[in-house]
Formats: sequence, C-alpha cells, structure tokens
Amino acid sequence: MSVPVVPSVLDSIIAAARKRVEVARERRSLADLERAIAVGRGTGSAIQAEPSGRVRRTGPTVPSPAEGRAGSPTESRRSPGEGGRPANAGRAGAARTFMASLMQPGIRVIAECKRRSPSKGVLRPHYDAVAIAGQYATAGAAAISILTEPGFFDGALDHLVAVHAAHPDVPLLRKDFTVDEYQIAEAVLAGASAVLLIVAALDQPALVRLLAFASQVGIDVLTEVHDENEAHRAMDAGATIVGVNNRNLKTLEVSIDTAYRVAPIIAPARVRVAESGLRTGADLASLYATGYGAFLIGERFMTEANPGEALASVIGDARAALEAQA
Ligand SMILES: O=P(O)(O)OC[C@@H](O)[C@@H](O)c1c[nH]c2ccccc12
Repeated sequence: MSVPVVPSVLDSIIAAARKRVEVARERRSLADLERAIAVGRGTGSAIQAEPSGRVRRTGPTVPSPAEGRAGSPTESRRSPGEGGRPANAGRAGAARTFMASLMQPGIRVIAECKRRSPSKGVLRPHYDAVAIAGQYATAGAAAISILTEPGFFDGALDHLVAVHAAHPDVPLLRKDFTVDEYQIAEAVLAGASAVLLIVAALDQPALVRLLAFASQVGIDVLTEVHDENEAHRAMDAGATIVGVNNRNLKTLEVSIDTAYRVAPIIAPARVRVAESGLRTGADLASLYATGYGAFLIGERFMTEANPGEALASVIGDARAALEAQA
C-alpha cells in the first residue's frame, strides 16, 4: 500500500475525532464514564452527566423528551472540540437491540439522520433529528443511524440523546468515526444500541480491542468494510454485523458493485449490511438476493420533504420486487 501524500477526507475526520476525544477526556475520564455505565446497568437508572462532569442519578426513568431536547437536535453546529461534550442523558442498558432488530426476517432498513455529507454538502438545511426519527420509526425502520460527527456531517451526540429520549424503543446506531473506547462509552450513555467501527480507520489490534470493549459494555457494533481485504480483517476480528460501504471513504466515490463483490467473503452466519448509494426498492431486492438482509440509507431520504414517506415507499417497492422475483 502506498502512503498517501495528500491526507484524505478520512484522515482529516479521524484526526479531528481524536482531538475531540482528548478534549472530552480532560473534562471527564473514561473510568468515570465506565462507572456511570455500571451504575446504569446495575439499577436501571437513568444517568446524567452534569456540565461539571459529575454523574447524577435521575431515577428509574429515561429523561423526558423536553429534557432531552434541551440540547437541541435542531440546527445547532458544534465545531470540533468546542465547549466540551454534550450531556450524557441516556439510559445505559438500551444496548443489544440493534442486532436483534437486524436479525428479523425480511428487508430491514437502517434509516439515517444526516444533515450534511462531505461529498454532497448540506442535504437538509432545516434538520430536526427527533422529527425525522419519529417518521422513520412509524415507517418501519429496523433501526436508526444518527450522525454525531460535528465537523463534516453537522452531527452531535446531543441529537442521539434527544432521539433516544423521544423514541426509547428504537435501536439507535451512533454513526461516527470511532477511534477510541471513550466514544463507545459515550454512545452507551447517550442511549445508542450500536456504534460504527470503520476498518479502514483502524489497525487490526485497535479493531480487535474496540470490538472487545464494545462487547464488555454491552453495545453492538456495525463493522464497516470497503473491499475484500477489509472484509477479511473484519471476519478475523470476529465482527458479527458487517457493513459493506459502497462509498469509498478515501475518494468518496460510490459504486454498488462493491457490495456484490465483497458479499461472498462475509460468512452467512454474520449479519450483512449494504451501505450507501442505495436509492430504490429494486436496489434492495437485488442485494437481498445476494445475501444482504439490512440496508443503510441516508441521502435518499434526507433530500425528501417527508423522509418517512420515502422510507415507506422504498420498503414497499423492495417487498413488491421480492415477490415478483419469487
Ligand atoms: O447517504 P447514503 O449514500 O445513503 O449512505 C448512508 C451511509 O451509508 C453513509 O452515511 C455512511 C456509511 N459509512 C459511513 C461512515 C461515516 C459517515 C457516513 C457513513
């Protein structure tokens, strides 16, 4: 492999993610987050980190939607490292529902909330993650992916906290560039059931270590690959949910061929997820026939006036196409 002279978008995003972790760690240690997770697990209590970083037990319920929304999932933009971390107002213990939901029979869509992307710019100027997630849940999403990366995707962990508060039964994926245990612990406390691990962003020991940590804190992992070599690495590391991203994160080019090419490497016992560039029910039906059960879709819905309606129509079209094939 040649060493790129010009840093790719992925390199820049990862450098920013590492910096954010270092800033957050100064305010609150990983050990402190782990203690909060253990407390939440042991008692079923909600946990809230005060801005001071002190953990406050908030009783046996999840925070009210109003409380969750205080962090505003709307048009807020956080620049990397700005003003500390959002409050962790989630419920430790929501985990493990992601995998269960993806293992249901039939076509399953992980619908994504994403305000902006590096390749397309702003997709949805008036972005309200809670409202969109509500539509997705009603339309039959198996899970919801929420971008929490602030610098390139206009995401925030607060968006996930607010969606979890409003829709506590929906499995949520924290979509971010995970490079450290710290982000996994944050995800658990925010109410996520899964985190993303991008194989291209991690060396093999880090991938293995982060998978083990996620398992230890009881959160599922979507392990993302872009090519055959990365798929082998994911298999070797013991990944159970493997996503094949049709978008090359280094060049940002999309080719659905990637999903067809890489599928055979992922053992059938694992959950296969096709990601990116998916637009029609026919796309889903044909990948389903190749062994993909779940589909991660963002842009297709983000550019629609009513993302929930668009999701329902893609699911309906996919089912119709499957029946026509049978
Ligand atoms: O918006 P699309 O083309 O439907 O793609 C969704 C999802 O696959 C994409 O957002 C994504 C896949 N892997 C990522 C890693 C980081 C950020 C974003 C992503």
